[in-house]
Amino acid sequence: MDPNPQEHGPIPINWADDAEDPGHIPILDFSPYSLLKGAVDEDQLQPLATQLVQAFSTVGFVYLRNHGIPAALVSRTFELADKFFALPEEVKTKFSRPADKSHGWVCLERERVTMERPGDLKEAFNVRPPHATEKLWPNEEVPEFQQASLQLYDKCRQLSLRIIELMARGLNIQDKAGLLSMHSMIGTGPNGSLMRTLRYPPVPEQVKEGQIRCGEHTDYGSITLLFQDNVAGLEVQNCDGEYVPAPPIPNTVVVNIGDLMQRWTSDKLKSTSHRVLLPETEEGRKTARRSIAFFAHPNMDAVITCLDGSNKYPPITAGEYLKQRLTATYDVS
Ligand SMILES: O=C(O)CCC(=O)C(=O)O
Ligand SMILES: [Fe+2]
Repeated sequence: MDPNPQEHGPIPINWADDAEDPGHIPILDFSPYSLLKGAVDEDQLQPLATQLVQAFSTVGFVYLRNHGIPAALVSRTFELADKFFALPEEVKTKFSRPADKSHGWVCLERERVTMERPGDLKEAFNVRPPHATEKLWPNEEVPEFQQASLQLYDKCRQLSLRIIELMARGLNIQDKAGLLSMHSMIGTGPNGSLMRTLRYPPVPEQVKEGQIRCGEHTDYGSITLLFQDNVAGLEVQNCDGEYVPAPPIPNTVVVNIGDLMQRWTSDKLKSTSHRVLLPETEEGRKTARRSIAFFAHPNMDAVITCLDGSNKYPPITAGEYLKQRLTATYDVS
């Protein structure tokens, strides 16, 4: 984390077009709009907005540094999630996600995000504050998990709103306030935004044919924020259709566009397919991988109408869209 974001000059764009980052995913310096920044210099926002839109309309992914979410909060949440995932299966089951809610534990292989593959080799703890009852938090087993998760959820909410606002600026959308107000209920009301701590355990001896850590998919909502630990595996489809690594870069957050935002922007911004493969080396297969994903969604009743007035897609409410997507691909069983 940069303790002194104000000291940055013009924002350099790093298209990282080299062997170290063959994904061509740009790394942007978010310090002009960092959550740590009190007074915002409007003049510095426009170049950042332009760079964001440039990245989102090509590869659909960026890394942001100097975003202002404290690294200590992210690592604390990872640690507490580790403690939760290390609990015996029968204890974790008490906190299983109920069928009618999004909050709670999701066991290994329970989900598949693509029909072409068996269940993903991952488990998750979903955080969706309006769906969380006290019974669905492991407060005796892992005290502080709730508090850290909710704090991180709220930081992710704040950062997502800043990113969405900059996107609207970069796209020259007239009604920026309208777009933001359609995300006003994140974490508090009828809004599908969800944070997930994800754990990909060491790879078992026997894996099913085609089984990987997370199958090829696009995200559903507006934007996704992703914190990776130091274990590689995420791959993103580039403009040529090839999957290329999006390796962990310390103190950055990965941000990508979701399907609803692509639809909203009449395909100007790209919701790019991505996946998490199994490690190739013997050593790698013994190592667990962790990530934290925050899926920012519009309010359920927000009507998603093409922002450019093109009517390329018929209007749909975010709630209806989410329902269609979840029933199509969510559960294995
Ligand atoms: O764990 C990761 O790196 C990616 C997870 C992901 O893409 C998702 O949960 O939608
Ligand atoms: Fe994803």
